[in-house]
Amino acid sequence: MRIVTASEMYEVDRFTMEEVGLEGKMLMENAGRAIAEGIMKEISKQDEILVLTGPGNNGGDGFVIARTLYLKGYRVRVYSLVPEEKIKGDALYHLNILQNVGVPFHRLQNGELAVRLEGMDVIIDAMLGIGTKGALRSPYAEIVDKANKCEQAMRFAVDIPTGLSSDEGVETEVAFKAHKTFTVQCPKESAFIEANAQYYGELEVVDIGLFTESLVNRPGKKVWLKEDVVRTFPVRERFSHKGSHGRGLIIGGAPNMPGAVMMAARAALRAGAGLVSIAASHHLISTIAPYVPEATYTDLNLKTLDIDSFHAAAVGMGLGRSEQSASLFEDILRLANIPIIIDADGLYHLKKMKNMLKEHTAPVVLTPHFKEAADLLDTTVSALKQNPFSLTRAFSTEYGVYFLLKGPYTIITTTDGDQYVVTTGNESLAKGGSGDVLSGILLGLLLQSHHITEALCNGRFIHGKTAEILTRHTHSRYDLLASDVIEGLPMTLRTICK
Ligand SMILES: NC(=O)C1=CN([C@@H]2O[C@H](COP(=O)(O)OP(=O)(O)OC[C@H]3O[C@@H](n4cnc5c(N)ncnc54)[C@H](OP(=O)(O)O)[C@@H]3O)[C@@H](O)[C@H]2O)[C@H](O)CC1
Ligand SMILES: [K+]
Repeated sequence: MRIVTASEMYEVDRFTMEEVGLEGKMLMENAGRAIAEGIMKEISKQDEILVLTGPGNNGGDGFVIARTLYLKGYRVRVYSLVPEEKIKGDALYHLNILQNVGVPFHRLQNGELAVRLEGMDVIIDAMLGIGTKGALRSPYAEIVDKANKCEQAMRFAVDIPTGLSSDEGVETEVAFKAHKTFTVQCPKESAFIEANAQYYGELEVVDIGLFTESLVNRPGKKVWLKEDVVRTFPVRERFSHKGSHGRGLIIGGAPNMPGAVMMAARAALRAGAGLVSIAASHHLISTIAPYVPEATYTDLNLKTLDIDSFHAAAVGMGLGRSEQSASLFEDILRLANIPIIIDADGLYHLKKMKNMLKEHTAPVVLTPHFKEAADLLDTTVSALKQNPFSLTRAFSTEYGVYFLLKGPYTIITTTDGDQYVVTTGNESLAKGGSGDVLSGILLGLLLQSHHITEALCNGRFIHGKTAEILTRHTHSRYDLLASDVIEGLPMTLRTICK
């Protein structure tokens, strides 16, 4: 499912109308109908419903929603925040129909709305959509603020909550706080920015028949969905053997951090890796081995370890931050000609030697959380949270790496600048060890997949999905351990990737 900026959405709109020939009025009818259908599932006929409308096509969608609800017997009225003379084109066409049908229609008068808002059970925000520029002007800011204070009301937003930008990088002062947003055709970039989650509420995408083909040749942003996992998950052939599913190497395991490599190895095997080897400090091997008896072990000594005899490696989990581990990491990066995942302490060391990435020819996957990523990109966490798409894309294309920016909305960027968002999971994953398990799963899938992007998206998807399944059935969002996710992988794999 494509994610768009406002300008991309306008391009899709133009293409559908001018080149395909679907009229704007009809698209507005489709949008309003689809959103009204969605809203009707959440409300009752006793509810007092208010639709707030603005000057543009977002308001036009609101007119169609109001008419649809009215004709189905709902108690609905429309408040326009602008005089009728300001309403033009397709929105005016639908305003006329609204008035011909007899839906109660009011133009905002000073003070009136304050009274009206108070008794409302449902408030529908069709004030501003993707045409919003800058901070809200009066009276939008005041009305939005009042609507947000109506604690008893269910609040729905049309396309985007009024006050938000469609694109990343824009700070929000005041915006409509929706319980649920029905977005037209494609989710907008801003829906995946952490600070906006409180405004969007739940997000539902409604199909209105737009043609997204006009965007095909641009670097894309997409949401990676269950259907993508089902379509691309590696198939295990009947006559395959352990070597067919890849030999993976996990390098790490400083003496005080045995858990990280253990979990990563176990997760890689649970995700389907054929063979996993752990290269760790020899003091550690006897401690770890009983916990992952399926793995093989080797002393972490680059004179004897042949990295390229493996199909892929993960490095950094529990590697340590000493001078000695920095030089070890540098040697690994110089020597490895296989795909390599760099996490945790590996990312810490990489900061000082990131130019090596430009010379490195084999694929490199970086898996930082926001703090690690901000350090690597020489920016702040807050700047990265505002602009995660553009900043990570710039880094990926400049350094030629795959970048998996870990978070509730994980953004995976390819070396070509294509981006995928994976939204599975919940707050139970915010715990030590989660990253190690994810790295292990990613390694397991990298070993089995033809495409790195698919391995990363699928790996991150099943990691989050497993947490969702476990916290629905056997665990709470407090107690779930990173290692529970490893042991929960079978449930996900049995249901999603049969
Ligand atoms: N293909 C589609 O995506 C379809 C989308 N639909 C819906 O249409 C909107 C986009 O409609 P558009 O008319 O382009 O834009 P808006 O409805 O967002 O309104 C823009 C006007 O709002 C005023 N404005 C802009 N910024 C501010 C601000 N900060 N404060 C106050 N007012 C603002 C401005 O008007 P002025 O006259 O005041 O200058 C803008 O002109 C999309 O989101 C969908 O909901 C179609 O219905 C179907 C196809
Ligand atoms: K809106």
